[in-house]
Amino acid sequence: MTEESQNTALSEDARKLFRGDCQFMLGVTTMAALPPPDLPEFAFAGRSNVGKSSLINRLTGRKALARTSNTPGRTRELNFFDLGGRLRLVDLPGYGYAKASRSAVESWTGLTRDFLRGRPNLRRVHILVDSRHGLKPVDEETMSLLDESAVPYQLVLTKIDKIKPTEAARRIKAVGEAIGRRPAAHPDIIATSSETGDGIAALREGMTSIAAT
Ligand SMILES: Nc1nc2c(ncn2[C@@H]2O[C@H](COP(=O)(O)OP(=O)(O)OP(=O)(O)O)[C@@H](O)[C@H]2O)c(=O)[nH]1
Repeated sequence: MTEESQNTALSEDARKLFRGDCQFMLGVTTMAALPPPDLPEFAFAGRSNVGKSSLINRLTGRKALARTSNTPGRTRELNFFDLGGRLRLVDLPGYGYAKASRSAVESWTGLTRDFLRGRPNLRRVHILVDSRHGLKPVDEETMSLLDESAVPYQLVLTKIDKIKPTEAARRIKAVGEAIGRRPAAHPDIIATSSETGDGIAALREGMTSIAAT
């Protein structure tokens, strides 16, 4: 499905929100510098190079809102983006470089962990997983951290255009089974492509309806 046809299916509210004003607010390196917890926030987490910046750019319809690069692990701050004064997207540092020996959660800064565990207005964390690679132990560690802290999260497969539909179906099933008994996981997995726009409408719709409650 093209993004154009997906947009047609978007609710009026989601269309207004994601087609409206969107701007980079600030990059944060300490808890003291966080913006006041006065708007619903939706965070984006995942291994370096998973396609996080590309997804945020596609979601907001901006080409270079979040930096995209081929250099793994460039982003080290928590970056906040304001959507129409109604919600915020939070781009978290990528975790678990391919070559890192330490675990994902350890390699994350204390700031990221403190943010995930203690942010009262954090409504959902999107855990991005590369469709070609599937869940890695580092993703499982992140899920455990969120399960323990009772922070709702949803699995988002990225780069779905890079694999065949049969492979995609197998991947979605496998990830679905892996999250089966995890208490804070949303049961639906969203398969996305920042190239084709697949799954972008579903993501926008999910955030819009949560933000409205
Ligand atoms: N084919 C395809 N390529 C993608 C997609 N999303 C991202 N990429 C490519 O994957 C690479 C990494 O994408 P980024 O968006 O920079 O990844 P990131 O997770 O922000 O990376 P870090 O900043 O290192 O954590 C880039 O070369 C993108 O062009 C996608 O949906 N489809």
